[in-house]
Amino acid sequence: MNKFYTLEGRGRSFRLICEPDECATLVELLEAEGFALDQLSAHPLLMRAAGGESALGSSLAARFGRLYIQDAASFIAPLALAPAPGDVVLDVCASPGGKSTFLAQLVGKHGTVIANEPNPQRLATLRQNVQRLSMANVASLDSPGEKLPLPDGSLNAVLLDPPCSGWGTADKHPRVKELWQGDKVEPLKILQRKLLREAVRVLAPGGRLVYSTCTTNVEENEAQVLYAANELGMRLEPLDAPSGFAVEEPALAEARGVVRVAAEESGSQGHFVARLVKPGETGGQAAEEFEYVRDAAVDAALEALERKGGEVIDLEDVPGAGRLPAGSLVAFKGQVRFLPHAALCLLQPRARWQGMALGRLTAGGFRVHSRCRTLMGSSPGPDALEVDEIGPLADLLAGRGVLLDTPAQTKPLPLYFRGLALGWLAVKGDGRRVLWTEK
Ligand SMILES: C[S@@+](CC[C@H](N)C(=O)[O-])C[C@H]1O[C@@H](n2cnc3c(N)ncnc32)[C@H](O)[C@@H]1O
Repeated sequence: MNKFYTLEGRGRSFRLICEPDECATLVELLEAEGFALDQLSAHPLLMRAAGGESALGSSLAARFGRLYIQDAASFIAPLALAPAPGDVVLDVCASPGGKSTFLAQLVGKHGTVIANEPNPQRLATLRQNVQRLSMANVASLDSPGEKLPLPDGSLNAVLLDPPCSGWGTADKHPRVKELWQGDKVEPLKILQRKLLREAVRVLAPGGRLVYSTCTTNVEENEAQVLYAANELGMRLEPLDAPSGFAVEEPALAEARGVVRVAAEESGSQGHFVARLVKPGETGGQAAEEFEYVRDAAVDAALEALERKGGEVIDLEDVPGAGRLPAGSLVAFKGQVRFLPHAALCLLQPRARWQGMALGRLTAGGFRVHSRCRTLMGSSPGPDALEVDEIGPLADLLAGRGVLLDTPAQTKPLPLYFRGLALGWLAVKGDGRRVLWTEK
């Protein structure tokens, strides 16, 4: 990676949205706008930024969905869950999606994250973030976390980041500790226990559950983890102190191995993270048998979606669909969505869920959404627009067209910055002018 500055814990923490081999180019894009960057030691995708010609959230990288700003301590829970590439992970309380979309990066293209959020406004925010970051491996579900439409013992990795009193966010909300006390906290404690019970139900023997909050309240933290251990039969698995954070001792001695982030010393919010394991051996199904069961489950799920008005789209009709992982394309009201097969197999018919929208059906065939990088090649082909400087990117985002010096184009044009995919441009006029449009 490029040169780094020493921000000494200052600056905004954020996550790069890219593959490991693209980090250096994304850093170049940020540095071209005057940001000074530091890498966090916990993971190569995690950084801090200071300076810059604009706020980090208005940077070119942010506007092209190539970074996600979040508190540094919120990186710890996904890292504690540590899913392997290809895993299927459930995030029970997902919006706005900071942890779900980090998990989606950790499980990679061939893994799947089922991101659940019952609050309609917050679900909409989660879906906007999934779309903005172009995360086709996230399926968003709108179920109460106390009654998930998933079979018993169906997942090996679950994150539970429930509503909490938020005492750890006092840097942003100074009155939080005074407002969230006594009677107001009691319903949260009850909900957290119900969510824990349901998370344990859907977890397979041997599976991992990470429980995290942004409060320092022992009753919502260590006491809940001990409830899971003593009443729900889970085993508390000690975590190592996360790299780059200062931690405090657990507030209850029996809860050894939980992580309590010391906010001020860590330059982050206060956070609590614990890892629990469901006893028993992970059941191994013979690979062939699994493939058979999976194919049958996918067929049944697609038939059910067709009965509800979905139209299954042939992958051949969508340019670049060969780059998608195992999944199906289904159009609802003309909107073509990617449905990962893992989600199609696991989610019960009553589940209301969505995959990422890739584009829409028009009279001329499939029309890709500008932000759908999933259908772009990892390097620019002959018909792409590749820019080396940030000027044309700023022009495009400001609604100004860019003239091409190539033959006239008819189809949306893939846009790259020094080989880094950014999205699709609409072709205008005589086919020589391209525009960035979200329509
Ligand atoms: C702490 S926030 C989650 C933050 C998220 N994990 C992230 O990192 O971006 C808790 C979320 O739980 C949701 N929630 C509230 N009641 C719930 C329930 N009964 N089941 C599942 N989620 C619930 C809230 O709407 C809120 O979005």
